[in-house]
Amino acid sequence: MRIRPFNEQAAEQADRHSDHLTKPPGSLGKLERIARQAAGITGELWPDLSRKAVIVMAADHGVCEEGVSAFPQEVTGQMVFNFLSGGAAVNVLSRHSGADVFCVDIGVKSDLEHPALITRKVRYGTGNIAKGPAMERDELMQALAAGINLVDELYAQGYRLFATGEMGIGNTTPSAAIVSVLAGLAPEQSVGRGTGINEQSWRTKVGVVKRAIEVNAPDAGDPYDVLSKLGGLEIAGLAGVIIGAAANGCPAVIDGYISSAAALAAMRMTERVYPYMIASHLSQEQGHAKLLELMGLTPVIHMDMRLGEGTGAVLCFPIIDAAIKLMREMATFDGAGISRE
Ligand SMILES: O=C(O)c1ccc[n+]([C@@H]2O[C@H](COP(=O)([O-])O)[C@@H](O)[C@H]2O)c1
Ligand SMILES: Cc1cc2nc[nH]c2cc1C
Repeated sequence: MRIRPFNEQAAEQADRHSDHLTKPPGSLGKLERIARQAAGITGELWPDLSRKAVIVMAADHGVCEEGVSAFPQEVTGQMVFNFLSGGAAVNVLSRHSGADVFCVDIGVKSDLEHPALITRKVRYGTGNIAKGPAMERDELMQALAAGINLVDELYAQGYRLFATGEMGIGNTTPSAAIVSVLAGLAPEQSVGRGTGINEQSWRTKVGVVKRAIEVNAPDAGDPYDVLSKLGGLEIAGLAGVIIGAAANGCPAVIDGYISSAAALAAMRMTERVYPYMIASHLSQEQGHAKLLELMGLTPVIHMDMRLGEGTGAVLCFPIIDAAIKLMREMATFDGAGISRE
């Protein structure tokens, strides 16, 4: 899998163009930085990113038996049908943003059937990470490949902008464990309230993350070891999506905490994915701000969201469109006859 290095020349050209537009230099803030990044990723000054996809990976988590979520595990599968019938928040925001939703069963515990469901089931949920590994190494490789291959297929269909989305009751627990090991955050910092657990369950969840790390003893220097032991089939699948987007020369728009844990793992697998990532929003989940800071990413929007599904990423699509449109359509100082020193 080859990932082209970021095209610094194209990015600099975007900066120069931006400075010729009828505005004080830098006055469009993050919009200018997004346009620069899009140019460096694609090699084009105003790339056509009109075909947009959000990939929602769904999976279940054995660790749910430890009481780490506010919701029952069967909600994962039930929400899959909600995505497929267009009723979830990510569907509404995707219609708003002109994106298509692709829902993938990469490891839901029950058998799901629907003509629009993309079935890439690696196994029926992960093992309970408080007691042992989430998955086998070859299962991790299957999940990664599923993400990479799906992006390849969508790229062939014309999609050029990708968002990561996920659904998995319990998945903030493996995310916290992965973040603790790969980013070195104490579980007290990496564990949040997820779907809305109380203080007492939060303490239980911190204990579960500590036990998961002790029991599995993952090698922090080996992201494959960390992901296979601490898991999340959807987290592994999304790491694949991010690598796949980069390999196809497309931006990967990262959603919230779970997606960012996947992005961190992808970054550790291959450093070259880094410039392809756009952090969409700052999740309310505890640990997200610190994680993005450690990854050197600045979120585009702050909306106090903590839903997942790719909602924050899809909500950023119109902003990315706007950034590119400004580059393409704004008048230059010379063209408009506006004076500057
Ligand atoms: O994206 C986020 O930052 C985010 C933060 C908290 C919860 N979620 C969603 O809520 C579910 C996980 O929460 P939990 O409490 O079951 O671990 C999962 O389906 C995620 O999509 C997502
Ligand atoms: C209803 C519901 C929808 C979700 N979407 C993402 N995570 C979710 C968790 C719940 C509980």
